[in-house]
Amino acid sequence: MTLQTLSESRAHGGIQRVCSHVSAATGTEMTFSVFLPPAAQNALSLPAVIYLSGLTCTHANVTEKGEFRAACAELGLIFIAPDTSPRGEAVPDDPAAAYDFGLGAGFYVDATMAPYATNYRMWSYVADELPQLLAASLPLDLARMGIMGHSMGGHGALTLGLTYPERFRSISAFAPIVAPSQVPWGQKALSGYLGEDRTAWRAHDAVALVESGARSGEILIDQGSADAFLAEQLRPELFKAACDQAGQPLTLRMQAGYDHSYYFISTFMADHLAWHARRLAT
Ligand SMILES: N[C@@H](CCC(=O)N[C@@H](CSC=O)C(=O)NCC(=O)O)C(=O)O
Repeated sequence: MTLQTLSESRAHGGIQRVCSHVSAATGTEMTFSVFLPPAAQNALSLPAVIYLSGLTCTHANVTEKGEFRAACAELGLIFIAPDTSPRGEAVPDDPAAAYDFGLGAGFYVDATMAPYATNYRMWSYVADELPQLLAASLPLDLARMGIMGHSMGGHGALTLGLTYPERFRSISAFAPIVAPSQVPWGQKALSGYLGEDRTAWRAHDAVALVESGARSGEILIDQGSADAFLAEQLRPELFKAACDQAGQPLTLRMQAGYDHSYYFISTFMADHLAWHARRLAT
């Protein structure tokens, strides 16, 4: 697998790169960004956080608006931002070209339904292929990885982190979709990618996972109270209830007046990175 560097810029004493490669998981060319803190110049192995973006995003949204670099430089954290779906002429999209399914909306699952099953394999891409690819060429410690995300990406961070607690030792999310089986964005995505049998959805629903016994260390969630998607699509109270019932440690912080945007995310980004760094220190 050859990694191509599309751009490289010095930032906060480290290096911000955008790279592409042909993915075995998706069968397409995938683009991602990676920030290497100054410590990467000498260290043999550093902790890393994978950030999963939301609907309509590419790697670029958080790379340009997430304001993570100063904190990552100080904490010695590698920051990895993959795309949100496979892309390309041959990749099937939503038949109506809606923003909440298909291109830019892979929902971090391995699709089983035609015509999506061939390329929409973002679960395998994030859990397996991308970390392995990066560890082969960067000082990335695969035993010290965390996962975080926003909205659809928060859903991905929770489901991947709860499924692979040994692979993702810390989990946090901004305004995540916590119960895709119970909200319109999730119901559309899971039925389109996985079919109508709802038992298959449970592995990709954070509330259902916790109800079924999945566990991780303490999870951090920040949620803006002025988020336009809060009541219909996000519903953090469902995750809080499931975690309380199951004894899964959760810190859910309602942030007064914040919306769903990168103004909200960037405000609390450094906090989340410090949370991960503490848990990935050794
Ligand atoms: N109708 C909107 C919806 C898109 C949107 O708000 N996307 C969010 C993520 S939503 C959940 O996954 C986002 O991060 N947008 C990118 C950004 O830079 O803000 C639309 O089509 O704009």
